[in-house]
Amino acid sequence: MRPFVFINVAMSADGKISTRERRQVRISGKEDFSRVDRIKAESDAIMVGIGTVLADNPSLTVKSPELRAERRSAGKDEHPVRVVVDSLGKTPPSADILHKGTGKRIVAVSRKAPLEKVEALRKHAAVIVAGDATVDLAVLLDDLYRQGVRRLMVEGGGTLIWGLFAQGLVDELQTFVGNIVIGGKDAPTPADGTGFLREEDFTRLRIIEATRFDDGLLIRWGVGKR
Ligand SMILES: NC(=O)C1=CN([C@@H]2O[C@H](COP(=O)(O)OP(=O)(O)OC[C@H]3O[C@@H](n4cnc5c(N)ncnc54)[C@H](O)[C@@H]3O)[C@@H](O)[C@H]2O)C=CC1
Ligand SMILES: Nc1nc(O)c(N)c(N[C@@H]2O[C@H](COP(=O)(O)O)[C@@H](O)[C@H]2O)n1
Repeated sequence: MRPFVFINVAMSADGKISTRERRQVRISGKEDFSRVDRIKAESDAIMVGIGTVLADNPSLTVKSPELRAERRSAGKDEHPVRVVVDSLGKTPPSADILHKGTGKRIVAVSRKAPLEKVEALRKHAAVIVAGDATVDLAVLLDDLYRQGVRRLMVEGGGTLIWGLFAQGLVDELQTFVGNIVIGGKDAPTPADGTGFLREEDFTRLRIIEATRFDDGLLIRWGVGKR
């Protein structure tokens, strides 16, 4: 069993999620950031790849005091469990994700991660070892489910999102398309990695909802026909 997995990503009108230097950019507007905070508060866990931790140093905390209070009154931690997918244990022990806000953190590493890095991370987070050279995402999701995670939000980046699509581990994709053009053939996109080659392998989506706000468009896509 695995959690319901949904991806939330903000991209430019030309389909980029950052610059070619992988510098964090503001694509969402105020309204979209509030929506992101709400869907984060509604999730049991929120997951990013190590590329995002190194590029953005996110905390992935719930920002609204009201939403945190709602979580507390429902008997939950103020923030969802923060999960980093990090094959080689490269998460800096000083990273905001390990320190900002109360609650549980999990770093998922592969068996290739150096022991001393894993031990250093264990001081701040629970460590899950899954996979030989890269993190086995199916095993990780199974483990998260066993730990009570039923609704998992994935914030990126493009490599992790690709890994999840490639293995058929995504239920929903929420894309905010902002009114900017970033450009650059090497700028990251919502699904990077190697990409599918054969049309029969492409992930098929259906539109659940399309809403205009913040001078952009939010599209919620369901995976598969259903
Ligand atoms: N606009 C937006 O909504 C967002 C933009 N970003 C941007 O994305 C960029 C970072 O993305 P990436 O460099 O692609 O890094 P990423 O955050 O996708 O992390 C990729 C890393 O995850 C690890 N990993 C371990 N096992 C894996 C597996 N089975 N499949 C896939 N990855 C696995 C690998 O070490 C891999 O290098 C930054 O520029 C950041 O600003 C990130 C999140 C959201
Ligand atoms: N939804 C969205 N819109 C944008 O314009 C963005 N740049 C991002 N980036 C993501 O938000 C994370 C920051 O989280 P914290 O504020 O530190 O909690 C960042 O790492 C990206 O995942 N998202």
